Amino acid sequence: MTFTDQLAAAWQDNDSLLCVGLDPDPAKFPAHLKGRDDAIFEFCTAIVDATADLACSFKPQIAYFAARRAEDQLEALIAHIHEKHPGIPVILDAKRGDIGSTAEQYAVEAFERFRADAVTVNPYMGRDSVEPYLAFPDKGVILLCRTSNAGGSDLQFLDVGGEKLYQRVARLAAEQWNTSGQIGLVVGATFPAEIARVRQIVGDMPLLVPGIGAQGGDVEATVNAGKTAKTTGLMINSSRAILYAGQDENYAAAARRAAQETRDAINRYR
Ligand SMILES: O=C(O)c1cc(=O)[nH]c(=O)n1[C@@H]1O[C@H](COP(=O)(O)O)[C@@H](O)[C@H]1O
Repeated sequence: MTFTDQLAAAWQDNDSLLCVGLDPDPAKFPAHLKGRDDAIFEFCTAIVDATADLACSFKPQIAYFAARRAEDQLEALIAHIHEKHPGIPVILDAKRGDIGSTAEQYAVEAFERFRADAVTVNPYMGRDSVEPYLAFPDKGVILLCRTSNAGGSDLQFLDVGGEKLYQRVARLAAEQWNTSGQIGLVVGATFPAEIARVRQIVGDMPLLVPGIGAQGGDVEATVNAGKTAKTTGLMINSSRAILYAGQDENYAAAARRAAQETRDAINRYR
């Protein structure tokens, strides 16, 4: 099954546009996990198992694993998701971007080593830097377009001949690069007007929308700006607000409550 088909099924089956972000920071773990060699895996699998029926996707952020020499735990975590929750696609958030020959290695890393269903990619180096990911026909490739951080405007808002750079990225992706229907775009929830503009440009293309929860993005404005005619089309990511909703050994139950509230809040505006 392709990433796009899997995502469409998860939207439907779980009645959810919520992407649960997996950004494990051991400094924020409950006391009983501290010091354990497998703490990152244990923390994340408990969150995954507690929220899988409420999510349309999981998004592990690779830096949180690599910084702790825990890539083996990332591999094990993604294997666990595939085995226990096979309907939920995994987006590896790696934001890679390099010349084609190096991008080939990043694509192998994301799709063969980590077995992700999709990967985030920085499109700054252009079409040939994105093509090696597209060579995996059943995988998703999610390009940064209008990021959620304030500094994203430094470059993404530059005028490039009558339109802004993020609009050009959306147009290139939709009109020239997406010949196989594998591409999605990242548009931050902190910029709903830009979500609406991107939606106009790209039709029904899936949008990964981080920035609700800890970054303060508005759920109602995000859904109204980004939903498609089928009231799907969005993977609205929340990481810290779900992962660290509880601080003690009941953290997974607290994460479930936070995920449920977020899923339901999103659904109110669909
Ligand atoms: O590609 C991303 O996922 C991403 C793009 C972006 O523009 N902004 C953004 O916050 N992210 C990621 O989304 C997650 C947001 O986490 P929270 O702010 O804790 O919900 C982090 O993993 C970020 O790296």
